[in-house]
Amino acid sequence: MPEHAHDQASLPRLPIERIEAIPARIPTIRPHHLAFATVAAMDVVIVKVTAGGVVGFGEAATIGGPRWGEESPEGIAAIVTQYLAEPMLGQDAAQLNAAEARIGRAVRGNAFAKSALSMALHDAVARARGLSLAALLGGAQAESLPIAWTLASGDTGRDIEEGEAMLAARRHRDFKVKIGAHAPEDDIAHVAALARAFAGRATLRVDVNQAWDEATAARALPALAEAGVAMAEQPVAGWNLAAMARLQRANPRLSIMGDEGIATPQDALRHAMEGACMAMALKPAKHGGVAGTRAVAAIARAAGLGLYGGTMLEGTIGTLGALQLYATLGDFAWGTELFGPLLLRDSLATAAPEYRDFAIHLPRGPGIGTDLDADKLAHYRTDRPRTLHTV
Ligand SMILES: O=C(O)C[C@H]1C=CC(=O)O1
Ligand SMILES: [Mn+2]
Repeated sequence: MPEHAHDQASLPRLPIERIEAIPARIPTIRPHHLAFATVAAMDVVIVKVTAGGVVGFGEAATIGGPRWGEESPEGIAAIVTQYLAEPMLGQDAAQLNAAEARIGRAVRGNAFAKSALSMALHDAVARARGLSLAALLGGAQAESLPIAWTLASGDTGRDIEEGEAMLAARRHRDFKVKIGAHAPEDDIAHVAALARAFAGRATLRVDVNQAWDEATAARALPALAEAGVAMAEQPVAGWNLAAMARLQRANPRLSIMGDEGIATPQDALRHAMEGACMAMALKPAKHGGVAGTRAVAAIARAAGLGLYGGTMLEGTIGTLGALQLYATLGDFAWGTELFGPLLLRDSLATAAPEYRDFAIHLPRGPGIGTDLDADKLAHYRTDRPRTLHTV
């Protein structure tokens, strides 16, 4: 037997003993206005995997329930406990490739649920081996990644104040503006006012979250480019690759980014082959976990497209899981937007991500780099009455 095979074989198995999924709701620091919904709280599902006596954590977040995507917190928790747990119990978590393949076969679709379980398995294995998740995946290529903020207060003046505060704190200098809920002229005026306010000090991008049809996008995108917007995320429906391709060809000064339309590696391949975008937003939740995210990133790179480290506005657990994975992937032409924990009023984790000098910094320590705060989870969980403490 070759020596490396012997070394691998000598590491203890990590049989999966327990899988839990706990839904929780955490209020945001302000209402977050998107084209399709305004959210004042984030609904997340925390997945806990016990393997070889070690517990790992993953998280799935939904924006307004099944509105951004098709999955709801209730559905995610049910898929994990009713359909994914049974085939995974007793399996060796350390065989991560086999585990992800088994998760993939057990249930069709349901990428958010699969991703939370994938992250929890990776976290458990990394902890058991005494490695960070990035180290388990072959090592980080960066110790920090640039971090954008989303301006979505619903008011131009408040967005400018918020952006000024972020610049003064040296937290963010890339702003993504959520548009698509109002008349395009009003959205363009809003973005132009922000562009004037931050000229030369911050970059501006927009996210339309599929709200426009092609005719609206064809009129609006040149005006946005004129105002100084460098990137426009999902201006039309995710299925409308032909429109994406025509819009991208007509607006070469703008990078059109695919988001909702790019979940599977096949989606990514089609976007690349049809010239439907110049940039792709990664989100482990869309891609069903670690393997899917790596596959989509590889296709983007092979096609020469810019990568963006996206978020579903997860709390600290999901955010650090994504950060550990993104850090292994190399260059992100558009940076990341892993700011979820900053939008939430409280955290289910014992550690907080480090945001400093316009970047999010990779934590030290095993696994994703934080533990779950059991008391906070008990307080915010939505699947049973809160425990009332008296002093
Ligand atoms: O990109 C999305 O569509 C979802 C999300 C990411 C940042 C944000 O504010 O919303
Ligand atoms: Mn988006």
